[in-house]
Amino acid sequence: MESLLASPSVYRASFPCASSASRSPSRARLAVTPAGAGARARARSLLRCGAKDSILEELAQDDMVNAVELAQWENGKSINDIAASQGIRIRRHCRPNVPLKEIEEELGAPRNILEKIIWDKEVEVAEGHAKKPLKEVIEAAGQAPPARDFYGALASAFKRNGMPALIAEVKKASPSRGVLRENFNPVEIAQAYEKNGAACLSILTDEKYFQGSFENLAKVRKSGVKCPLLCKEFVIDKWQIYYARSQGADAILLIAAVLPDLDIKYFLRICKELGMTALIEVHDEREMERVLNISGVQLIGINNRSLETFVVDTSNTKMLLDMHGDTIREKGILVVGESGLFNPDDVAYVQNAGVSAVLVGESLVKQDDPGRAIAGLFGKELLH
Ligand SMILES: O=C(O)c1ccccc1NCC(=O)[C@H](O)[C@H](O)COP(=O)(O)O
Repeated sequence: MESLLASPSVYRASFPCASSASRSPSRARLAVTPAGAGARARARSLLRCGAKDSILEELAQDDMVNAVELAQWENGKSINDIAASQGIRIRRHCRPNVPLKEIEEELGAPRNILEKIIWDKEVEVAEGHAKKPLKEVIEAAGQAPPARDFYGALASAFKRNGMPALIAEVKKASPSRGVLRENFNPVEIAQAYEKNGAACLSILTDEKYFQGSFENLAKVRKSGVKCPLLCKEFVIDKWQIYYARSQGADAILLIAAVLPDLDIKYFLRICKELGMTALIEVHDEREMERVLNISGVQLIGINNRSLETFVVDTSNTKMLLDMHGDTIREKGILVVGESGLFNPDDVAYVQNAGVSAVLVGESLVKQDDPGRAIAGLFGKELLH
């Protein structure tokens, strides 16, 4: 695990956010993400002794960094510039200690709900770092019981049932639908899902928008539930991955609409080191193409819900699989159809499109008995 400690600090120091306070390349490089206190210190000391080139050298030797990205860095491009060049519309503010009002004066209001979630997440992650420094969280992750095989559980459930494997979501509320279930007991819901054939569970941990928590994740893990657990978070920083692992997560969500390629590559590397699976979520063709060009991807989620507009359209899964199904199959990647699935026709539609698994929240969690709702969703009981 120590091996991961060296490159991240360099990496984080090298992909700054844009801000008026950090326009010049060298200063910009020091305006690192909230997570980067240690990185900042290290980068400062390196720069102070005129060692900028040694940072570059380390980056250049790192096989996950390609020449284009490195060139962008050298030209002083900020993380927002790099993200925009990859078609990412979500911006970062990168200043968790500055009041939102000031940030909005400079950047304008968040352009959509996803951007708003990410701006809040930047503050939350900085607070997390302050409460539990990265080093502690890495140690805790190292002491957690080994991660369960999320990918393997999906593959074998798909084989067993001849139907998409179910990732059942423990979801109390959402920005698009408000509160889905008043009487919400995450452990009872998780146990009911498992008993009724869910292959894996997804636990929302975002508090502000989904009324989830890391406490829910840890409680489900400790309750005796055996299904592998996905930590459903808006990951922008490695701290969150280590923290999720320390709380019992076996898999983590990485959203291509938010994360530049280099972040995805780097976070995949951390997941591998921790024995975790990464579910990489795409929504459109550009994101799918980017993710298919990244090596080591095992699981792609196609979200039928636009996280910017909330519009749900299951034909999104079909459209992307019609275009890229061959490449996906050649690479042995499993596809998860996500969001807006309510009945056996919906499941059959995405199965025919080529998914091996589905991620379902609302249509299960809203029923009086979320466990029994699984047979209703699939039109038959699922085998364990
Ligand atoms: O669910 C939302 O409203 C939402 C809004 C903004 C960002 C993410 C959002 N949902 C995350 C998900 O992807 C879903 O929880 C998951 O796919 C299950 O969807 P559903 O079965 O439609 O509850």
